[in-house]
Amino acid sequence: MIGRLNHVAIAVPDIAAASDLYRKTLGSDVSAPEALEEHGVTVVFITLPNTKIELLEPLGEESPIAKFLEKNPDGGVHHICYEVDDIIAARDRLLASGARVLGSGEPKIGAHGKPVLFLHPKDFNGTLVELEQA
Ligand SMILES: CC[C@H](C(=O)O)C(=O)SCCNC(=O)CCNC(=O)[C@H](O)C(C)(C)COP(=O)(O)OP(=O)(O)OC[C@H]1O[C@@H](n2cnc3c(N)ncnc32)[C@H](O)[C@@H]1OP(=O)(O)O
Ligand SMILES: [Co+2]
Repeated sequence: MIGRLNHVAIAVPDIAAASDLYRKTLGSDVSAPEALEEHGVTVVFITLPNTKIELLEPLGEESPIAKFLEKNPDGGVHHICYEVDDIIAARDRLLASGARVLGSGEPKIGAHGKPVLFLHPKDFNGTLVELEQA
């Protein structure tokens, strides 16, 4: 069911400083920040030869990553995103297996303009999993 690794996301307290680190210290191309109000985050993407790194900064009072950053003030790996061919079929198979799909269970449009879903970290070895429609 899961396919390519679409991205690895890192939550950061200061996305400008983290972007500079990746741009200057690690010599990578970093996209311009994009505020995703619906998701409560500001994101930038670092495109690598085989996947992407997503840097996330909390946006607004209700950001879903605020608590994560309280626990990890320097930041940390927040989630991994796998691609799936059919996100509805994947969701239904996961629900049937007893896995928890976060939110309403209906996919939202993510940072790449594709439908995404999130699976509870406690069901996947302490790792927040995002699925993105390929
Ligand atoms: C979609 C746009 C963009 C894209 O790629 O296109 C993005 O990826 S946006 C990313 C930001 N959005 C989300 O993360 C949405 C899904 N996340 C959530 O709904 C919450 O973050 C949730 C429910 C995973 C955790 O929320 P919160 O921290 O407020 O809840 P708890 O403190 O109750 O956590 C429960 C339990 O899970 C552990 N936890 C929390 N976050 C993570 C994490 N990122 N990785 C691993 N484990 C995590 C937390 O420590 C709690 O464990 P416990 O042992 O009970 O303390
Ligand atoms: Co993501």
